[in-house]
Amino acid sequence: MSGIQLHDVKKIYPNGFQALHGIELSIQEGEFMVFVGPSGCAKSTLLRMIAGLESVSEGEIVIQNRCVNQVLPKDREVAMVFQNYALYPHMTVYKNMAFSLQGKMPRDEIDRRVREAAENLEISHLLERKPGQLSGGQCQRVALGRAIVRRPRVFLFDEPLSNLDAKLRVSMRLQLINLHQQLKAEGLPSTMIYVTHDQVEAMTMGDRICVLDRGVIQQVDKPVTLYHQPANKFVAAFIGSPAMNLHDVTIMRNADALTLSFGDAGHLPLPASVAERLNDYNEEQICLGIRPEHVAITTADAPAALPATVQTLEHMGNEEIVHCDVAGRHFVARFPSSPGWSLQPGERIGLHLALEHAHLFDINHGRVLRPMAR
Ligand SMILES: Nc1ncnc2c1ncn2[C@@H]1O[C@H](COP(=O)(O)OP(=O)(O)OP(=O)(O)O)[C@@H](O)[C@H]1O
Repeated sequence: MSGIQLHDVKKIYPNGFQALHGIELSIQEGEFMVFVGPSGCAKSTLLRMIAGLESVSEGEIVIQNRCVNQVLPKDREVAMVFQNYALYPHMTVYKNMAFSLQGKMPRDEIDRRVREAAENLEISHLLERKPGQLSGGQCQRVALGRAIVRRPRVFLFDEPLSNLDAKLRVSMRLQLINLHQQLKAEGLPSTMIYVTHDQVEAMTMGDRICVLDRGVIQQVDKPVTLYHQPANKFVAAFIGSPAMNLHDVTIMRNADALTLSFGDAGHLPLPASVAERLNDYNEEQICLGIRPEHVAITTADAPAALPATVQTLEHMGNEEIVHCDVAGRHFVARFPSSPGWSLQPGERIGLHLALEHAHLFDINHGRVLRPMAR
């Protein structure tokens, strides 16, 4: 099996802090894998271990069928692009890009690779400049070019776009996606691992995404699966913007019907499709998750709705995001804008939850509730 495999990888720093706990992960050759998670979850530590810049405390890292635990970074056939571009300030862009190839191949081959990469990255006109004469985005592209010319089997990116403004980030994001596809089309598939804390970057770039929290993998899946089938409360809360509404509720059984109690905020009947999953539950607390697009605004006295007060409105142009208070609980609704539509802070409304789209989580460990075995 080629690609990259991590077997029970642990990292314990010299001060005794355990940053990674038994990471098990297989990344296919040519795959674009994103590591995402909040600050401190150890995504950079994991990437640096794959690059060989951090030692492996326990476990095994395999790249292209070879255990690399003891292999020096320069011998791993990986190219790493950092957040700070680390260009040589006294060298021209051309020399920066050519540097790692010198002595390894004929000069005309180096020249061909540098010029081809520069053209792809639209920096051909900058080749004679020095890094001090470039913008942040241009430096970033030079750093990328320097990695591309090496034609590595593995690219490792550590938040490479975080210093760029919003517009440049989007354009660079597309360039990276294109580069990945182009290399694949040319029969030179490169495995890419990309670290970010930005879930939009993660969702738009990754073939698959590995969500980490406190040094533990929470879920590894395609973006669409992470969004629609989060494995636990952490992933549900982390993926999606605005975040999923998550509330502890109590299941109530009245005769044969199940309702959800939101305490002082009221009760809602459960549709049969959801109630089925809760057949074994009686007067128990669970955590209910519902995405803002599955919360609709209705009148304050509408049946089967939670009475709410509008707090804050975010007008996004194409859609409205409404923050509401429901007896001390915070709910967010999101829906397409339409002309003439208006709500005011302080207005009393009702919230209709499309519970057929609800996610149900165990109150204790946060894992998604499956139908229980009978
Ligand atoms: N040399 C070190 N010694 C001890 N602890 C460290 C060391 N380097 C990192 N850590 C700790 O390991 C954890 C993971 O750090 P890491 O930089 O990998 O996180 P991250 O997810 O990449 O965070 P960020 O998004 O903020 O860069 C953090 O709690 C950090 O404080």
